[in-house]
Amino acid sequence: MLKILTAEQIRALDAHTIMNEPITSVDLMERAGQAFVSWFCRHVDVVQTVGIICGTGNNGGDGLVIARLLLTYNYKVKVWIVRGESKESTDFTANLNRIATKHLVNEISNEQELSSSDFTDCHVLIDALFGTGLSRKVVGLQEAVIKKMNDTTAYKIAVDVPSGLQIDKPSIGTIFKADFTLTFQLPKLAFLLPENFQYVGNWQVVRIGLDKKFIETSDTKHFLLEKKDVKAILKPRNKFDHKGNNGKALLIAGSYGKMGAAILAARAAMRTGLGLLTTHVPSACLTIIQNSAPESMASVDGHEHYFTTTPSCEDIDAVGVGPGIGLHNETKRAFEKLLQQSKKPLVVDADAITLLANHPSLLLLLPPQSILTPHPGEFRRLVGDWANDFDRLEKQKNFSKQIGGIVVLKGAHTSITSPNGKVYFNSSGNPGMATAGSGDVLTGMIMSLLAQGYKPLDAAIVGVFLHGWAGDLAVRKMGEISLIASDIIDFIPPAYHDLR
Ligand SMILES: NC(=O)C1=CN([C@@H]2O[C@H](COP(=O)(O)OP(=O)(O)OC[C@H]3O[C@@H](n4cnc5c(N)ncnc54)[C@H](O)[C@@H]3O)[C@@H](O)[C@H]2O)[C@@H](O)CC1
Ligand SMILES: Nc1ncnc2c1ncn2[C@@H]1O[C@H](COP(=O)(O)OP(=O)(O)O)[C@@H](O)[C@H]1O
Ligand SMILES: [K+]
Repeated sequence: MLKILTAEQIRALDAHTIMNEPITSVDLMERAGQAFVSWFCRHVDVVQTVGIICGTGNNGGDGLVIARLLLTYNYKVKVWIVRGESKESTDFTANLNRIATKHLVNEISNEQELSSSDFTDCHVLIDALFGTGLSRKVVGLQEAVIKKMNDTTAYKIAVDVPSGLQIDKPSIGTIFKADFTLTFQLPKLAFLLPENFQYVGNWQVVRIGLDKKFIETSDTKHFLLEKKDVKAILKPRNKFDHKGNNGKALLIAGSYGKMGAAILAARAAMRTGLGLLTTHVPSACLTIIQNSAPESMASVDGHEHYFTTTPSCEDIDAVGVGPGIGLHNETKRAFEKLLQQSKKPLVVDADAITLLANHPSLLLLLPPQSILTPHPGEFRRLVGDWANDFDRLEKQKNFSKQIGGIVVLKGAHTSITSPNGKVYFNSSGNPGMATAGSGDVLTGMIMSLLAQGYKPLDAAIVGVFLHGWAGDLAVRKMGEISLIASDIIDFIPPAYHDLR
């Protein structure tokens, strides 16, 4: 699990590393520059002209290291130093002195020098204006520089952080629009929020050897999931296992015309390792579920077309409810009865979430540790609108606390919140999964894991990561455009295999 620290904690981490590790700050900057260049050389052709725009702080110092190293690799490099009111940092000055080819370094200290600076012949622009030291909105000359960079057609790469972006709070003003950000040591909270994609682009972490112990002891509520975290949670099968002890789940899903949701969730649940599944369906839909998910038993509703009669949950380890059930009054009443009789945590998705939003008194009936899996539209119905994505995250944490349960807010970096305020962001998955039914697959998977005895938070973590991982394997074969929800199910087996 990678910790996500604030800008202040990162400053303390840098300072602590320099104090306690056998490395000077200028050598640490060299390491950061080397890490960047090693990535860069693997991705950018040497025939490209590279423009590097540097501030005069340590981010600018990184830019100067990068310039010096890229020259040794025969890239055509141009450097611009943007002078503001702040003084040069010591390590910036040291690296400026190390550049032998001074004629490649241009200064921008006023509007005139800016207008005569031509970025347009650069194929790639590297932004090293500001990093984590940004302390206020960017204005004046620096703002004009960022706008000019943004206006070029060059491929844009940010060093550590796109200039102008606050990493731990909402940003205001002009921000560099990177196609790619290579960030040092740890992911940054702002990178995980959809509103910042336009600035951060795709991103990757490169390690530069900042103090591990300091990171371990740093206090944070935000984490990015890694494969090894999920691997550590996975339960093995035992030789004498039988279907009865691999979990019994009840899935309440589907209605007339929306049986796909039930089929996808049921098939995903079985592929995720469930022992026994009962799918509760409207009577007219019995044949459909029996034909399409033969591993599942069926429980038949009193109504032909939608969910109206609550099946018994006795002897059931986990219940998943919601995909495709619709919003009829009788469905609401049957859902209410389900909540009243449930003692174990439920997995609540889709229409069942909308029922909770439409009838907030139902929230009080949710068994503790239940898992809600809204997409942003469903989440908005539950909590109202948000001012920005940081606000959305606060609302998610508060809502988890309010219901005493787990909220899985779905998206490119699905966030999982628990009542104690901790947030786990997912790192698997891809845009090919933005397709009808992929959420139903996730519901089946999480329900399956919950029934198999995973603790609710673990079931959410494993389910979300495995779902994304299966999607990542599927996309290699199917491609982003053609991937469909059933493909995610087909790739659960190799995803499990990879994780083990
Ligand atoms: N030892 C370290 O501290 C390391 C730092 N590294 C780099 O250093 C960066 C952080 O460096 P710094 O702390 O020097 O910060 P920055 O380089 O981000 O910039 C800070 C400077 O800009 C000024 N400033 C802040 N906001 C401004 C604004 N809106 N308008 C105008 N001026 C503004 C500050 O007063 C300060 O002088 C990291 O992002 C990373 O790139 C790396 O070299 C790794 C090692
Ligand atoms: N751009 C994306 N990158 C990664 N995962 C995505 C992306 N878009 C959607 N997903 C995943 O696909 C699923 C979509 O769920 P949902 O919106 O409920 O779809 P549906 O209701 O059609 O089943 C979620 O698990 C989400 O995290
Ligand atoms: K930068």
